[in-house]
Amino acid sequence: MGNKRSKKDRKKRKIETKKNLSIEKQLKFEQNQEDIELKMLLLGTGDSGKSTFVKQMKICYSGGFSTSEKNLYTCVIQINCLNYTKELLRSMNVLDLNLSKEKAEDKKIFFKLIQTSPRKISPKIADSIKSLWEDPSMKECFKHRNKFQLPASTGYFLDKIHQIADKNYKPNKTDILNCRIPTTGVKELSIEIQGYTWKLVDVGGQRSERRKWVHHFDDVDLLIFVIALDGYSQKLFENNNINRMHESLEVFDQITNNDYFKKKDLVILFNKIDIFQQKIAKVPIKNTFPEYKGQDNYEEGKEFFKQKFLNSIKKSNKRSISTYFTCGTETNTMKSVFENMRKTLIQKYINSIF
Ligand SMILES: Nc1nc2c(ncn2[C@@H]2O[C@H](COP(=O)(O)OP(=O)(O)OP(=O)(O)O)[C@@H](O)[C@H]2O)c(=O)[nH]1
Ligand SMILES: [Mg+2]
Repeated sequence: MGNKRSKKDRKKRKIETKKNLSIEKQLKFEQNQEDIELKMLLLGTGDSGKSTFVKQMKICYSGGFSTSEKNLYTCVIQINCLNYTKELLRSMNVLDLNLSKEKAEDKKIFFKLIQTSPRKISPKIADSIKSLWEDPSMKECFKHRNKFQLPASTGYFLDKIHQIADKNYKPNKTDILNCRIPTTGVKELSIEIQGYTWKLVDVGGQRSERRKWVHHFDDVDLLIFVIALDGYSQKLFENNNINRMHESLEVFDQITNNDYFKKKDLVILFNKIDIFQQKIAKVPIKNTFPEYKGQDNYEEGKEFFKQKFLNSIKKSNKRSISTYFTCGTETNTMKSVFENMRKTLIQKYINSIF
């Protein structure tokens, strides 16, 4: 009987101690919670989708875009549309595609008008762009955009050229997410969620920008490497002889096996799945990766690239690696990816202080 009671007491005492310990832990945690800043560094080659990820976080957690930011995007979208039209016309020459007689006249009008308005789309410029964009040869040229530096969003913007030219035009969320501004230097976004500050550090991914990366390597809590899956059939913007996916693999190898990062947690975003899905049936992976033995379908293709990247990581049991297949312009997807990363990092942080 006595033995039974002492067993019961011991059990009770054990529960009490556990309770006290967890209260202590909670207090310690709450004391530490002030000023917790966790740094996420986004790396990846140019045009992979790093800044788009940051834009999404701004939309989800930081009130979206200010009027002055929207005004900046309006200017950039207009300049981009002028450049896309010029690039399409230039590429048509390369492909030996000809405009109809009537459209050839619009081409002359377009080039004449942009002499006096090189950065802004007047209604007349919009008329000429619309007419050119309706030409079947120009559409045919757009189908071959992989051979040139024409982003997939070219069609999205040229389809709404009159809206963009309107003096009251304000870009909406989709316009901003699709608008391309190559990053130079570093851009940071700090967002506060439930007592934590998340510092997202976004750098430029083009070759000339990469030498600046090293300045941001300190105190990184999470490395996010972004890869554009559609890059397997594209050439670098900076050098038209180099395949984008080959470049991405090389940069990934250098970064993930670098002394700064070989023990850091890593998230890999295989981005632009929407474009990859459309492309895979038309452009065989074998063209640029002769070792590929799978079918040209989305599932096999994406796994091939995932393994290729994962295989280049030198093993380290200190690091956790997560992978996601993403469409950077889809807000809900990117929010849930971020939420997963956020929860994992918080858990790791809590474990590290107890
Ligand atoms: N269709 C599609 N477009 C995307 C996706 N992710 C990003 N983009 C577009 O790709 C272009 C490049 O994205 P950015 O976020 O500017 O690329 P980045 O990695 O920051 O490029 P740098 O600043 O040059 O290093 C933009 O026009 C985006 O709208 C995606 O998943 N699908
Ligand atoms: Mg960028």
